[in-house]
Amino acid sequence: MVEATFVVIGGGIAGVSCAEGIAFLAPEEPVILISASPTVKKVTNVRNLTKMLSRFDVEEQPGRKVFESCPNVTVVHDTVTHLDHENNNLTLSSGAVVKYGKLCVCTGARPKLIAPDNPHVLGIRDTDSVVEFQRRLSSSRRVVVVGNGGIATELVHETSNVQIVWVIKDKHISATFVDPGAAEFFQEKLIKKKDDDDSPVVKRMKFSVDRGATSVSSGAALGPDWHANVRLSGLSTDDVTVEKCCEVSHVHEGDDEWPVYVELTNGKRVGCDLIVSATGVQPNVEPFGAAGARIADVDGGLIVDWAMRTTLPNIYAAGDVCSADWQKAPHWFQMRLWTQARHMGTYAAKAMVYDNQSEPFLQDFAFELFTHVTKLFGMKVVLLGLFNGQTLNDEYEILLRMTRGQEYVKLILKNGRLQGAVLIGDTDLEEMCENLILNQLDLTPFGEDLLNPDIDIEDYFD
Ligand SMILES: Cc1cc2nc3c(=O)[nH]c(=O)nc-3n(C[C@H](O)[C@H](O)[C@H](O)COP(=O)(O)OP(=O)(O)OC[C@H]3O[C@@H](n4cnc5c(N)ncnc54)[C@H](O)[C@@H]3O)c2cc1C
Ligand SMILES: NC(=O)C1=CN([C@@H]2O[C@H](COP(=O)(O)OP(=O)(O)OC[C@H]3O[C@@H](n4cnc5c(N)ncnc54)[C@H](O)[C@@H]3O)[C@@H](O)[C@H]2O)C=CC1
Repeated sequence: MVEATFVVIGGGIAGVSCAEGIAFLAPEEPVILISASPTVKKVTNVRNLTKMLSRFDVEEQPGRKVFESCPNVTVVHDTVTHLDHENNNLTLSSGAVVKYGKLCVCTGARPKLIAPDNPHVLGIRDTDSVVEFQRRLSSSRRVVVVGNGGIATELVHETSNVQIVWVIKDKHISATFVDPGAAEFFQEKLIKKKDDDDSPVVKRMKFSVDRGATSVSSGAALGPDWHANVRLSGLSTDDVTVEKCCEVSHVHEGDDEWPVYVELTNGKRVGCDLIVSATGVQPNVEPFGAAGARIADVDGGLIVDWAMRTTLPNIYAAGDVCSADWQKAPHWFQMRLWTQARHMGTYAAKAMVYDNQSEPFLQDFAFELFTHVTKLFGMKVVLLGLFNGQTLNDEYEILLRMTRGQEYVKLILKNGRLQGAVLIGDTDLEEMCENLILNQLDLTPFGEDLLNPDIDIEDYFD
């Protein structure tokens, strides 16, 4: 049996950030990081765009290399199969037993597939799944993409030379991140220009609305720009058909023409070579749920309180595996994103080191405001606060400014105070919006001038 004061499970962003945090705060204490994946994720090149909004790169490296400057951290490549929380023991698939003082579970999540046992259905999570997708795509004429979140949006934009049938439950594309107005703005962007390709490829979009209808992998989730160095190309010509307001009702066996067919709830039957199920994630909670940790009904994550504590003693959780169950700040909510995985991992380290000590600690400022910066259809997208009016029950006003093909700015106001913002393009408004959401200044006197491009509104707030 091996033993450590602190044990962290998971070599993704949450687990590595947690182990790094503990190594910094308690350099004398032994730390063991157990990861089912042979490499672990290292956050590098952090760029702060505002106080709370940051961008970073993620590199996959051997565990020993990532922790070479943290001599108290040992990395074990193995899978945790059993938790005995009464005796503070973990059993690994090799049969080894690890005893912990405090444990942080950062086991991430896996794709929640529509037909998990069907060999024609693929999910995207880690490097291996991308390689598999690339291999299958190269011999595909038509792919059905199911889902309307981050992965589906990226795939539709990044793949070429293939017919795509994009099946979405909603009335507009990319609904996880944007409203119908921004989705319309993006539709033009499907005339895509890849950074590495000077010749624009025109994507033809056909829309079809049904008005009546309202492989488990062990690697860590991919990092930013995961598709930048991967050629995702099929055997046909570009063509995207969006099937709105519908779902896949059945997956049928193929015939001489197509290897597999999907039947949609709008009554259509579509033959294809491959189905990508980009339909969200399912937290990897198995050994911990079986040991009695409470699981959230809403998303299947391990319930954690404000200090990232699960319901089992001395066991914390962070990142995609956990479900935040505390009285949240008005402008923050959980989304399974790498910035949140990083903040949660780092903060869990603080909680593990300082919990039960006489000195009280406060919750991290990162949980005051939801922030996310990403790229959709090749454009910078910044999402702040209640960017989609979340929790406001439709009681809000919208201020909108749009320049076709260049920028889309949407501000969400309630009682004259800024609650959230969607900033697409190089708007340079992120700092101002972040401050206005945090300080809740009454903006009524500015009216629509808030977005008047001829007025430098930031002068008012200096
Ligand atoms: C294709 C794709 C694109 C994405 N794009 C973005 C984006 O643009 N912006 C953004 O913010 N987020 C994005 N995300 C989400 C982001 O990657 C995740 O939220 C984040 O990486 C989660 O980190 P994590 O450490 O919690 O989990 P993971 O990265 O899943 O790591 C979990 C780790 O736990 C290990 N593990 C699991 N079970 C066990 C076990 N029983 N024993 C031992 N080890 C175990 C795994 O091997 C892995 O090392 C994307 C995700 C995907 C899949
Ligand atoms: N740019 C970014 O920020 C990106 C973030 N991610 C993150 O990676 C994770 C996985 O991404 P996604 O799979 O895109 O998850 P997601 O949670 O973002 O989106 C899931 C989508 O699938 C749809 N869906 C769910 N069940 C369905 C069903 N049975 N039939 C049809 N549609 C269904 C939902 O309506 C939703 O549109 C998420 O945590 C996501 O936030 C992924 C890619 C890019």
